[in-house]
Amino acid sequence: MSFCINRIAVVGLGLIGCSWVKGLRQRGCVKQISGYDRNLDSMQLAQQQGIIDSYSDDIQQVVRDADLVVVSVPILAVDEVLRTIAPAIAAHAVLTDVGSVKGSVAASVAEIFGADFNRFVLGHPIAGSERSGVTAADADLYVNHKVIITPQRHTSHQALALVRNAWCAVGADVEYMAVEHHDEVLAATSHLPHLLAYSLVDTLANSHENKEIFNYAAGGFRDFTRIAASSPVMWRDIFSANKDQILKTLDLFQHDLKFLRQAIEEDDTTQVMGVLTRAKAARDHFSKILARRAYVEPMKATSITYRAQAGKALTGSFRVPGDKSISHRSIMLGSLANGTTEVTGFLEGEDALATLQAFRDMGVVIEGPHRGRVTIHGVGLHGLQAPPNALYVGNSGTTIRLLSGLMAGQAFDVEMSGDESLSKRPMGRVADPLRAMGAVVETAENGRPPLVIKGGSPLKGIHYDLPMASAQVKSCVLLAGLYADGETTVTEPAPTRDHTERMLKGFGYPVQVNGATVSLKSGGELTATSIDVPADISSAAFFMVAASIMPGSDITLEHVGINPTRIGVINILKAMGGNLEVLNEREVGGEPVADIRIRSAQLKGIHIPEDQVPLAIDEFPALFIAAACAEGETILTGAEELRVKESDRIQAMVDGLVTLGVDAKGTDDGAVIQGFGSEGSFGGGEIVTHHDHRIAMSFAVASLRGGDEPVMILDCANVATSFPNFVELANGAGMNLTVEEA
Ligand SMILES: O=C(O)C1=C[C@@H](OP(=O)(O)O)[C@@H](O)[C@H](O)C1
Ligand SMILES: C=C(OP(=O)(O)O)C(=O)O
Repeated sequence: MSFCINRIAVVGLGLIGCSWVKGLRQRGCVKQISGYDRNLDSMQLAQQQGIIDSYSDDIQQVVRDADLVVVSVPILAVDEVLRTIAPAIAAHAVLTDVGSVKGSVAASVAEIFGADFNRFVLGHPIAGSERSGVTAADADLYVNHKVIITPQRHTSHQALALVRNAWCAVGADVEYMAVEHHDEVLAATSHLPHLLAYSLVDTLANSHENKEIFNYAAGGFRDFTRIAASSPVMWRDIFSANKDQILKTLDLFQHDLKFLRQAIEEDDTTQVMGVLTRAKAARDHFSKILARRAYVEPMKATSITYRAQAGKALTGSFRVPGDKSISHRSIMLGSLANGTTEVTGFLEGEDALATLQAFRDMGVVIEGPHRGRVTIHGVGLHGLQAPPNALYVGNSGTTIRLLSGLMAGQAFDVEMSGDESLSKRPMGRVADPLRAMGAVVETAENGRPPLVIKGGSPLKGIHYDLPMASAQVKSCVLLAGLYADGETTVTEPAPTRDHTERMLKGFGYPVQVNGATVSLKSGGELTATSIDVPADISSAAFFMVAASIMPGSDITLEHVGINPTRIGVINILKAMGGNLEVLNEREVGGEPVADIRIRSAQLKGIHIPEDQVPLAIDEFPALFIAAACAEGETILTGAEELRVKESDRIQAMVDGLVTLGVDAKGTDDGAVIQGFGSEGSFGGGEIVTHHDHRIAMSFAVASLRGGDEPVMILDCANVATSFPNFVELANGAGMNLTVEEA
C-alpha cells in the first residue's frame, strides 16, 4: 500500500511548507490539507491554487484534527505558534518543523509539551529558492535535496517514520543528525557566510567611496555577497536563535583572519600562500575532503565501467604519469626538509594527492600541483603540527604505512583511516616494528586501519629483519629511525624498491647501504632539493604488455624510471620473448631513467624466476594478461604478497581470466596460466575489479585481443589513484575503451 496521510495542517504558508504539501498532494500522499497564515490573502491564494483545501483565521481550528502538523513559520515565531496550538492538537498527532536552527525549537518543544514529548520530529530541509511565498511553491523543490532530521532520544519511531516518509515521498534525501551538531555545522556552512556577506556589503556601502565601489565591484563582490539579498528578518532571527554556535565560529574566523592580516602586513608570502592553497584544495575537492567530517554523506563515488573492445596495433611515443612511489616520498621528505623543494613530474593521482593533503593538514605549505609541478615549503624534521582531524588517506597503502613511521616520531597523536579496500589491508606489519621501537600504535581488529599513533613516545633504534619483502615496511622503519635514539637498521629478505634510501641521500641525509641491510642514525637534517619524478614503470607496464600482445605494435614510452629494484617487468617480458629495448639511459636526480621501445612479439610461457617477484610486484596483474596470450604455461610462485594489495590480486586476476575463457588457476602463492597463443583471443564478459586500479587496467589491456563480445570492466573509478589519464592515453595509442558512468 502506498504511503498516504489523512490530514495535514500547515501553519505558515510560505515557500517551504507549501512546496512540501504541494509535492505530497501531487504524488497522492495526502487526502486533506488545512492551512493557517497570519495573512489572509496567503490563505486565500493557497486555497485558490489548490495547495490547501481549507483555512481558518483560528489556528487551533486548523490543527485540531490533523494527523501531521507542519510548522513552517520564521524561527523566532515557532515558540508562540507552539504555545497556541498545544491545547488543540489531537492525541495521536505528529508535529514537525522546518527551521534552520534546531536547538531553539527543541527547547520550546520541551518547555511547552514536556521534556518527554515524543511526537515532535525536528526537521530542516536544505532547499530554497530566490523566490518566496505561496506563488513560488514548487512540488519538486525537494527532489534530490537533503533534509536533515534531528531525532532526539525520546522521539517515537512511528513519528520519525511518518515525517521521514513524508519527506522521501517528495524526493528528498533524508539524513539524521544530532540537534547540537546540526546547529554547529549550519553555523559554519550557512549562518557565518550570510553574516559575512551582510557585514561586507554594509561596510562597503558605508564607505565614502561607495559609489565607486559598487560601480566597479563585478565578479568577486557579486559572487561573495549574493546572499546578502536574503530576507533580513529571517536572518536576524537565525542569528539570535543560533547565537552560541555562530559566535563560536565567528571567533574562530576572526582569529584566522587576524593571522592572514598579519601575514600580509609582514610580507610573509609563504603563510599567505598556505591559506590560499589549503583553501583552494579544500574548495576544489571539498566533497572528498569533507566526506569524513561534514554532515554530507560521503559522496557516493560515481561508478565507472569500461566497455572494452578489440583494439588496433599500438603506435606512438608518449609519457605515462609520474612514479607513484617517488611522488609520495617527494612530499614526505620535502615537507620535513629545511627550505623549499621543487618537484616536477609529480603524479596527480589520488594516492599521491592523499599524501599531499595529509601534509597540508599538518601545516605544511604546498603549492600546486599544477601540471606536475609542486613547491613544498619544508618545515624541518620537527616542524609538523597536529592535524585538525584524522588523516584520511583513501586507497593508499604507501601513504598509511610510510606515514606511520613518521608519525611515530611526532609529539602529537594522529589517527589515519582509509577507504573500504585499505581498511582490509594488514597494518600489523608496520605496527610490530614501530612498537619494538617504543611507539604506541593502536589498530582496529586484526591489525587493520584505522591506526592511531600516540605522540610523544620516545623511540629507540632497532635492528629489524623484515619478515616479508616490503619496501613500505622498510621505509616505515627507516622514517621512524629519523626520530629514534641511536641507529636503525633494516635487513630485507630480497631487494625491494629503494626510493626512500635514494631520496634521503638526495636530501643530504646520511644512509648506509650494505648488501641487504640499510641503516641510518637520527640527529641529521634534510636539505631541500629539486626532484624530477620519472614516469612510473608500473603504469608503463600496461603499455609494455599491450604492445607485446597486439600484433603490429611499436611504441616508445618516454622517460620511464628504470631503478634496478623496479625492472622486474622488463626482465620477465624479455624472458617470455618480448621485444623491449631500453634506450637513452640516463640518471635524473638519483634515479635511472630511459625510453623504452616495445614491439609486438609472440610471448611464451615461463616459470617466473622468484627473485624477480619483488621487482615486479605491482606489475603482475598486467603480466597475467601477457601469460594468457603466451604460447604454453606460465607459472608464478613466491608471490603471496599479491593477496594483500588493493584486492587479492591472484584471485581477482584468475577469476577475471576464467570469465574471459582462459584456463587459469590460483595457488597459495601464485598462479598457473595456460596461454592461448597466437591463434587465441579473450572472450567477452563482466570483470569484477574489486575497485582495484591495476585489475581494471589489466583487463582493459586484455580487451585488445578480444573478440566480438565486449569486456565490461566494473568499478574502474580507482584507476585515478595511480593513472588519472589512462583512458585517453590508451585510446590514443590504439585501445578501444568507452567509459560508462552511473
Ligand atoms: O614503497 C612503495 O612505494 C610501494 C611498495 C610496494 O608495496 P609493499 O611494500 O607492500 O610490497 C608496492 O606494492 C606499492 O605499490 C608501493
Ligand atoms: C599496491 C599498490 O599501492 P599501495 O600499496 O600504495 O596502495 C599499487 O599501487 O599497486
